[in-house]
Amino acid sequence: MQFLANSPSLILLPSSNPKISTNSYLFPHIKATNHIFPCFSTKITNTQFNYSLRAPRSSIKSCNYYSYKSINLGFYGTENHTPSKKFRVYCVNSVKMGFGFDGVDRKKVGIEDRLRAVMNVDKTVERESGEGKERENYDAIVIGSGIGGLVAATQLAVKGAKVLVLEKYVIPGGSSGFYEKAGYTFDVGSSVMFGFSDKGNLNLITQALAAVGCKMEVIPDPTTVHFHLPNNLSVRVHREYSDFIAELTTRFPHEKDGILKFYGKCWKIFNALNSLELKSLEEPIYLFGQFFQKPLECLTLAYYLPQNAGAIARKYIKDPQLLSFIDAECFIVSTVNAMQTPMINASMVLCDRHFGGINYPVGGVGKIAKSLAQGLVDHGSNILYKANVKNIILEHGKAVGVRLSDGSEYYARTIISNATRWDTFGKLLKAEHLPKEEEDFQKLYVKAPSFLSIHMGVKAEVLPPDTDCHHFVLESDWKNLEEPYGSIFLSIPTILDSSLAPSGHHILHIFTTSSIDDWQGLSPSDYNKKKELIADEIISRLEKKLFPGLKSSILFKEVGSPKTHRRFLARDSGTYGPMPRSVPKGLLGMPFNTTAVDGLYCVGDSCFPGQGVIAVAFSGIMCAHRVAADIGIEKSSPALDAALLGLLRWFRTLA
Ligand SMILES: NC(=O)c1ccc[n+]([C@@H]2O[C@H](COP(=O)([O-])OP(=O)(O)OC[C@H]3O[C@@H](n4cnc5c(N)ncnc54)[C@H](O)[C@@H]3O)[C@@H](O)[C@H]2O)c1
Ligand SMILES: CC(C)=CCC/C(C)=C/C=C/C(C)=C/C=C/C(C)=C/C=C/C=C(C)/C=C/C=C(C)/C=C/C=C(\C)CCC=C(C)C
Repeated sequence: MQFLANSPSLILLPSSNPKISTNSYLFPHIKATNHIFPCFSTKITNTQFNYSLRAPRSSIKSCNYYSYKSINLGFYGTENHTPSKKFRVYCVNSVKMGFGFDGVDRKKVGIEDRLRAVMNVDKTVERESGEGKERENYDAIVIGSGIGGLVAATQLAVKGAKVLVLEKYVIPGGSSGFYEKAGYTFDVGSSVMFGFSDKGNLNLITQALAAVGCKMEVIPDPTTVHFHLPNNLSVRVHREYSDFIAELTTRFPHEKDGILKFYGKCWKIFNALNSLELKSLEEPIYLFGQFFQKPLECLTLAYYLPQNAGAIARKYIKDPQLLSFIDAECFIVSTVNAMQTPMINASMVLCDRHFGGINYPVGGVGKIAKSLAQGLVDHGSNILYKANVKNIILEHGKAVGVRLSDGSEYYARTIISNATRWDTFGKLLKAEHLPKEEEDFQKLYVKAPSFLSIHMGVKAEVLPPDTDCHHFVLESDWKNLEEPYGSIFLSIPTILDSSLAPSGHHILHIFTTSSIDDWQGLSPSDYNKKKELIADEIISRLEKKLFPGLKSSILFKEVGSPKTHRRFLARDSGTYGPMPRSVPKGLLGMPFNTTAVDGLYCVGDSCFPGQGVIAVAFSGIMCAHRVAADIGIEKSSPALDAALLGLLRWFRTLA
């Protein structure tokens, strides 16, 4: 432990029982009862925290900071460890320290990293500026901890890479985060979770969690969504495909054949997708391997790649109202109508809801990101909160690091941005760096509007018995589908998980599309008045359509505007994600993860295949695979890489 001699250090002393043995997994090099190991260069700003320090094979359960100087660690009771023994950890010296130690192997650096893990989601810990100036310590830095960023980071970590995630906010998850107020646990965004079953190859959320040793308890949703549409058209999307088809064909008996053919095509594509092992489509050894093993399935996907759901629906269906229903089916997952929704994406969501079903995580959607962040740390990588990346540092045209708003810099072999492409190439890189590929992306895709969202707690009795968890409401005119405030999304997650609200109460999360332009230039009081006014109108509409007495049942209400989304999710204009400027060629124009800047990758919803939690999880899996190949921890062939990347670039110009 020579390297410790001159380092700022923490001393770990058993507080009461001198015979207690240190966890040999978490601190493998520590054998004695008085322990010294490197200090993580943080300042603890709060005095009383409750940490969760769960390394996979560690028995440490909790870590409480009782004062600036001492920490108590509690232990799980396993065969090796007595429960609730305590160590006192003294912060001997809080001098800043960079990453990496000369002559120290990765395992030891990993120990320091795990200590950094105490900067867990429930705490406020500030970094000191100027730290971390050592070069190339990380294999990858991920900017942002949305599901896209976290999946990329965890996939890389389990492959053995050393990753640092830098998150601007105080918890992970971005749009899939959570917040707690007045006894309620609110999902920041939607509560409809695709890809969260235990079946097939497309359960990407389940797989991402399993990769880091997590399995979450879920509650099956019997109805994906209950549509309340013009002309009193009411359609429930039942979990069982046959029940859904029976309901839809009851509403449109004359279109039974068309309905079966359209949804049948979706199944053909879904089954092809579900037969593949999903990895980076930018990695030739994998891609050619899949073509070799599953030629028919790959050709099916290649055939449908440039097509949209609306055009295919029109081949089989003539009834305008049914076509509008399919528009609504697409709109709720893509914020655009069926003519603009890629057929592969439509197939994915229209079938997964019946194949694996929609499943809600016990404790709320926010637990997915929390578990991934914990899994990342358990695998020896890091996540820092309140770490606002201001710039990507380029050297000789290569992305080599990032600079934070406090001036500190971090360096890595690769940089992965989970910020939107508009933020990545408009803010994190200077405008003069906008590459041709990004110009092309911005010609094809625009920022989808943001949302006005209302989080409410209501008296449980206002909901009729058998109320479904998810609703989509478009009252009178199909033309309003894509208009701002035209349609209303409603999630009531407490229908599935009552633990999210105080007993006898329900959560209503109401959201509707809204553009940030509508909210600019208002004084603070006008801004607040406008939020209340629009929220009141939306609630009145729901009261009239679904829940009489809704207004008088409200116990808690908080309204977020597009500005709120911009502020808390760090998304340009608070956008929900990219949407095609006109009718796209399916997914053909959507960029993958590599960018024109050497060493810089993007992940998240401005990458293939676009918006959606499962979509960004796929983008994370693809990104990790491509990065792993580029840094030499997965197989790659530079000659084939150049050929495939060139070919894909050319394909995109056809979009
Ligand atoms: N808006 C919604 O209602 C909603 C709800 C649920 C899910 N979703 C889905 O989630 C998808 C987005 O997921 P995603 O993974 O692409 O990203 P995301 O927007 O959810 O997460 C990005 C994260 O990056 C962080 N970040 C951005 N810029 C940063 C910077 N400069 N420095 C440090 N951190 C920074 C943000 O704080 C955020 O946590 C959407 O497409 C949508 O489908 C949206
Ligand atoms: C390499 C080339 C060019 C060709 C080779 C051919 C080939 C092998 C192609 C392979 C293609 C693949 C593997 C494609 C994979 C595509 C996937 C996995 C697409 C997934 C899409 C998922 C989507 C779009 C999910 C969207 C979900 C959303 C947005 C959910 C949101 C939900 C709401 C907002 C809920 C609404 C809420 C209420 C309350 C109603």
